[in-house]
Amino acid sequence: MATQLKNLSDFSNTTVPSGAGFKFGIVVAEWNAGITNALYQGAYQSLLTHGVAEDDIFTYAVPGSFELTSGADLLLKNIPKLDGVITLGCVIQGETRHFDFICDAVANGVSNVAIKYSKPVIFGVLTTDNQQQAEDRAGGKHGNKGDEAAITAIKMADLAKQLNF
Ligand SMILES: Nc1c(NC[C@H](O)[C@H](O)[C@H](O)CO)[nH]c(=O)[nH]c1=O
Ligand SMILES: CC(=O)[C@@H](O)COP(=O)(O)O
Repeated sequence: MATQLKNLSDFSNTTVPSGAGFKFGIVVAEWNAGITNALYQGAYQSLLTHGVAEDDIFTYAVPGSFELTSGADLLLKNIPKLDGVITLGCVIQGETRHFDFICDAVANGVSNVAIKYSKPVIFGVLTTDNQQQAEDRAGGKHGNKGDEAAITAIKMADLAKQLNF
C-alpha cells in the first residue's frame, strides 16, 4: 500500500518558505479530541517552526468536522487580513453511511470557502476506517496530518504573495 511504513509528513526533500508575516486561522473539530488535539499541536508547532508569530495564529474550536466549513467561513469573514485557514478534524467510520456524508460535505465545503474568499483553506481532516489509522497519522508512524496542513498553508500563502504583485 502506498502509505505502508511511510512518514507522510517528511518534508526533508522540499523547500518550505518562511511563514514570517503571515496570519493564519486554525479551526479544530472537537470530535475525536485526542486525535484532533494532536493534529493541532503538530500544526501549531510547525507554523512556529517556520516563522509564523504566535500572535498571528487564531485558533477556534467547532463541534465536529461537519462544522469546519462554517468555521472557516466565519474566520475569513471576521478576522482581517488572514492569509489562510487550516481546518483540522478526524472522521472515523462508524456503523452507518454518516461517515461518507460528513467527509464529502467537509471536503467540498472547505474547497468552496477557499474559492469564495480566494484564500487557501487547508483540508487537515483525517478520514479513517478505525482509531489506529487515525493515531498513526496524528503523530504516529505515518506522521502528523497537522504538520502537513501547516506547511501546505505556508506554501499556498507564499504562492499568493508571489502572485499578488
Ligand atoms: N462521527 C464524527 C463526527 N460527527 C459529528 C459531525 O461532524 C457534526 O458535528 C454533526 O453531524 C452535527 O452537524 N464528527 C467528526 O468530526 N468525526 C466523527 O467521527
Ligand atoms: C462518522 C460518524 O458520524 C460516526 O462516528 C457515527 O457513527 P455511526 O455511523 O455508527 O452512527
